[in-house]
Amino acid sequence: MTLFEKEKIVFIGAGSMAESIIKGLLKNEILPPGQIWATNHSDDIKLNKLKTDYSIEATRDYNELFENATMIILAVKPKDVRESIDAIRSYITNDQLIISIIAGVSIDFFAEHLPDKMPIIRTMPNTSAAVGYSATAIAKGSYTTDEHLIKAKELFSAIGTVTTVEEDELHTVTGISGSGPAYLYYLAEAMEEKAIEFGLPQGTARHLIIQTFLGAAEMMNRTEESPRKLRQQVTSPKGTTEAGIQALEDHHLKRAIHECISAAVHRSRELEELYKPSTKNN
Ligand SMILES: NC(=O)C1=CN([C@@H]2O[C@H](COP(=O)(O)OP(=O)(O)OC[C@H]3O[C@@H](n4cnc5c(N)ncnc54)[C@H](OP(=O)(O)O)[C@@H]3O)[C@@H](O)[C@H]2O)C=CC1
Ligand SMILES: O=C(O)[C@@H]1CCC=N1
Repeated sequence: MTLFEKEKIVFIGAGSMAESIIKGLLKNEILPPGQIWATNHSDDIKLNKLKTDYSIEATRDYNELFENATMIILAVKPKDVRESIDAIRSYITNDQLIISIIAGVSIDFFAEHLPDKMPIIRTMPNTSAAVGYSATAIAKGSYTTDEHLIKAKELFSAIGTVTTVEEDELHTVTGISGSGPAYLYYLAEAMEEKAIEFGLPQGTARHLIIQTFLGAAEMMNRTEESPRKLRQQVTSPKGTTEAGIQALEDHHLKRAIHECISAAVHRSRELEELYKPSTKNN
């Protein structure tokens, strides 16, 4: 018997993250498509496409959706969290497990709006879930048992790595690995633009950049060396890398990156403030 044999998983929100997770669960045969259900707000085309593409169940009939549901994955945008929680509240019981992937919104917020003693787990995956490379962090709430945690870890292992953190650390996690893919795409975008300006065909530039990112990530993965040390190994005295890094220093790139991460972490904390328990007027 597998860990998920008796589970019925319901996704509230059927957007890009829900789809990435569903894809991972099916690819790794964590559970069969018939045990995965999804709903969204109004996009019929998207809901039907999910149903057709993955053979999962999809409906906006909440009686059907929540019948015998055991795990509920909250995957709406923060701005839609109140409306979605209001809509599902009467279908939720505390023998189910709630897993949120929503940035910023605290376990206390969900606890206030859901039945007493509700087991709640908060997570922060990233879009690399779509290819099985998410760096997911998870934090548990007051009524989460070891069994809940094991199930959540198994579930998110289907889409990449899983790291357990304290809930407050999820703000930093969001600024690093939740938003992180976008920073790297931004870097890739800038590198590709310049390569093309210097005359490389777009396909060649793209391949070289991808392989460079993969190689650098694999080096960090396989060696114990710090990123600084690895950088120094590339940098020959009076060579090309030194010239390039000097330009980055002249333009204060490290400061910009620090500010980028601070801004993302700060925004996550702002979201927590916006969706604080017992604040009804925001
Ligand atoms: N994208 C990312 O990189 C990451 C996102 N996250 C978090 O994941 C969450 C989802 O993000 P993402 O998948 O990108 O968002 P999307 O906009 O792609 O999807 C949001 C989904 O929520 C649905 N929805 C909105 N309101 C309701 C409602 N009241 N009831 C049911 N469903 C509703 C939407 O339906 P409809 O289309 O019909 O409006 C849509 O299917 C966010 O909270 C985000 O913070 C976490 C990690 C990474
Ligand atoms: O930008 C966002 O708010 C979400 C959370 C982390 C990545 N995307």
